[in-house]
Amino acid sequence: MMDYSIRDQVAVIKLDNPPVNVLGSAALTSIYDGIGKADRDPSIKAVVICGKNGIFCAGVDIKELDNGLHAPWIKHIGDFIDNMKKPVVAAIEGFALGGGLELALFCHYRIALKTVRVSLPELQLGLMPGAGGTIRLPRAAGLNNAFDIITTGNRIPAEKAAMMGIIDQIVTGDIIEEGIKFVKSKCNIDTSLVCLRMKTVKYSGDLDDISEAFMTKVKSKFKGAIAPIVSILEFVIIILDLYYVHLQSLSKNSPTYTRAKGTCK
Ligand SMILES: C[C@H](O)[C@H](C)C(=O)SCCNC(=O)CCNC(=O)[C@H](O)C(C)(C)COP(=O)([O-])OP(=O)([O-])OC[C@H]1O[C@@H](n2cnc3c(N)ncnc32)[C@H](O)[C@@H]1OP(=O)([O-])[O-]
Repeated sequence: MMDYSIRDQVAVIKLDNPPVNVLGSAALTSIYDGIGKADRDPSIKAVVICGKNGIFCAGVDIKELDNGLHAPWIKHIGDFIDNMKKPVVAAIEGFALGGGLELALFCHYRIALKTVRVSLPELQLGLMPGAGGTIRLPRAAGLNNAFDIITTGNRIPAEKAAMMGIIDQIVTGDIIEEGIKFVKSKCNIDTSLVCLRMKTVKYSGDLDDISEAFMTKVKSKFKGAIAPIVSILEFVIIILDLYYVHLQSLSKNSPTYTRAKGTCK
């Protein structure tokens, strides 16, 4: 399920669940154990998460979803990495889909080969991203890009994902070597400054329009499932937070502020 090795004081955690490295409970547990082992080892300065078979990860094991995947395990990995002082980079080849992209978004950084594709296809399956994608993707790529990616499930090429802010660097050559080189260059950076959960969300356009369009798309495709109701709310909460900040920025005598104040008794 996971291959743990050490190279040049960097722990390399390689997902190994052929053919496409899906995340079942066993795989998630082994990743969680690997991350904890690297964090506790004083000789380890940083961590690379990558995949075997030329693929990063095709997401959560859909076959396990039906019998209640231990989804909280996924969130525990994200929460753990958020609090790590050692930098963690996702070194992506092939594709990172669904929970695979969410796993990469748990990491402080993401590098990818040019041929990589990333997506959050869950809504096309009648699900919602259930591992923090609706929290971290807007912080990485902005609200508008996150809206498009979540509601369409489109596969985004690496270079476009880099322009959006999802990928930090496009690399060529051996992805593990590149991952080790990249993450070693980040060892002196305070990880709390690059943790996606702490980033502000950029957006353009009218928040009312965005939230209305989001709920319309979700209602038309979401069939209900584990946890993701929370994911929908997390995305809406981001919009509400932005709306509050927007309201605060308005002059107190503007008609929009007065109207909004009037409705927020
Ligand atoms: C929490 C989180 O937010 C949420 C909840 C989630 O993460 S939900 C999950 C989101 N992820 C997806 O929707 C990705 C779906 N998969 C694909 O798009 C494609 O598979 C592929 C990755 C682009 C590879 O295509 P391929 O043509 O090279 O090979 P294949 O023949 O299709 O697949 C090869 C084998 O892998 C199996 N497989 C692929 N993806 C799988 C998955 N996610 N779960 C379980 N099995 C999967 C597939 O059934 C087949 O098995 P078998 O039939 O040989 O026994």
